[in-house]
Amino acid sequence: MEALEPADFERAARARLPAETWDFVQGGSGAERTLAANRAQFEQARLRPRTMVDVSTTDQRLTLLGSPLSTPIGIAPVAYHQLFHPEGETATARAAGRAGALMVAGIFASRTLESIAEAATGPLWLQLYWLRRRDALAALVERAEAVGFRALVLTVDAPRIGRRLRDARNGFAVPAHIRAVNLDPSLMAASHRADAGSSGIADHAKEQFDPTLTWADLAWLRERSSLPIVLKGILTAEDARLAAEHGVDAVVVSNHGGRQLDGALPTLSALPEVVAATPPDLPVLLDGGVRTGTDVALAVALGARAVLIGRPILWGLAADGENGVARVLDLLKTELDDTLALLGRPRLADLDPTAVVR
Ligand SMILES: Cc1cc2nc3c(=O)[nH]c(=O)nc-3n(C[C@H](O)[C@H](O)[C@H](O)COP(=O)(O)O)c2cc1C
Ligand SMILES: O=C(O)C(=O)c1ccccc1
Repeated sequence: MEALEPADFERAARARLPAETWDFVQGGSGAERTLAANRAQFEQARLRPRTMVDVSTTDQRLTLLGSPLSTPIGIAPVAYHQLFHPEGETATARAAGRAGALMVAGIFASRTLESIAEAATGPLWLQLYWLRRRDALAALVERAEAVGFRALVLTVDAPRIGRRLRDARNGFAVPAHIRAVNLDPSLMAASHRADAGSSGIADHAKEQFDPTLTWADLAWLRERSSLPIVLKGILTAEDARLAAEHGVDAVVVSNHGGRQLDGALPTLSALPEVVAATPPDLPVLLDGGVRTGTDVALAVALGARAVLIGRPILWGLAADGENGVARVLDLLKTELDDTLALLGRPRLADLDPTAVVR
């Protein structure tokens, strides 16, 4: 049967992936309250359609940090794409290029930055965690810039990994043949074994993530790269203001897909305060629970310049590699296009808070 919505890929992916990999993808932290809340906010929101507007052409193009994009729908950074398909990130990057969509590659990518850049035909950003091994981070940043990555995305909601009970119960560890090839193997050993009551991911993060990160450290990153810096994991007006004061180039409103602080507010609820606290020229992106074109329109109407998609991309990748990811992006773009037309707001710039029921 032909896939008509991203959820069709969810079923296909579940059937193909080992149960513990499925739990790793779908799961959140704690009681998974934030994971559920991200979706609940989108499901409860309602749009206010305007009529008799010429919608013969709709347009979802934009420019983000200087890069032209065909759609505000981008790919969120996710570790180890080879867990989902043998080609891993290069398949995802080719699909992003076909869709004219942004791809944010993860610091724990299972393919080299060089091979991802070679596969890509559109803009690439690189996500970073603040590693204790600052020398490894510095080397990575230099390489990323050299091969054409266009921004650095520092994830700031993970000083440690949230308590992910599914992974702990499963003793989830990344299979030995799938590696974070952009980092020194000596940094990565812990991801590949799980101690009792823990997961390889959590153990590894405990060893490698530097929880002393503060705002003053942004200067270190600025010194080492001329690339724009994006902070991922902002949920409050206070942090949005600090981000602007520290000269950050964009922020991503994110709770890490409900995988970090359980009980944190859902991203659609956080978006208005973050937008209100940032200057108009500072792009605000959002991720977490975006599953349909309607969700994209809601986020853009409430002030997001673009959205990032996490799990549905992995469903597409697991189901059918590059073609699966391309199809997921294509479905979401088509849904957004329909939404813009039926909402009587044919361009992204026409979406403002009056499109949403308060
Ligand atoms: C399996 C998986 C791995 C992830 N790995 C990373 C990562 O390495 N770095 C990061 O910043 N975010 C990571 N995330 C979070 C995503 O970037 C994103 O914030 C989240 O998935 C968005 O929510 P959604 O899945 O509901 O779309 C991961 C998410 C998942 C599901
Ligand atoms: O960020 C995550 O959600 C995640 O699952 C992860 C994966 C590998 C290393 C660190 C975090």
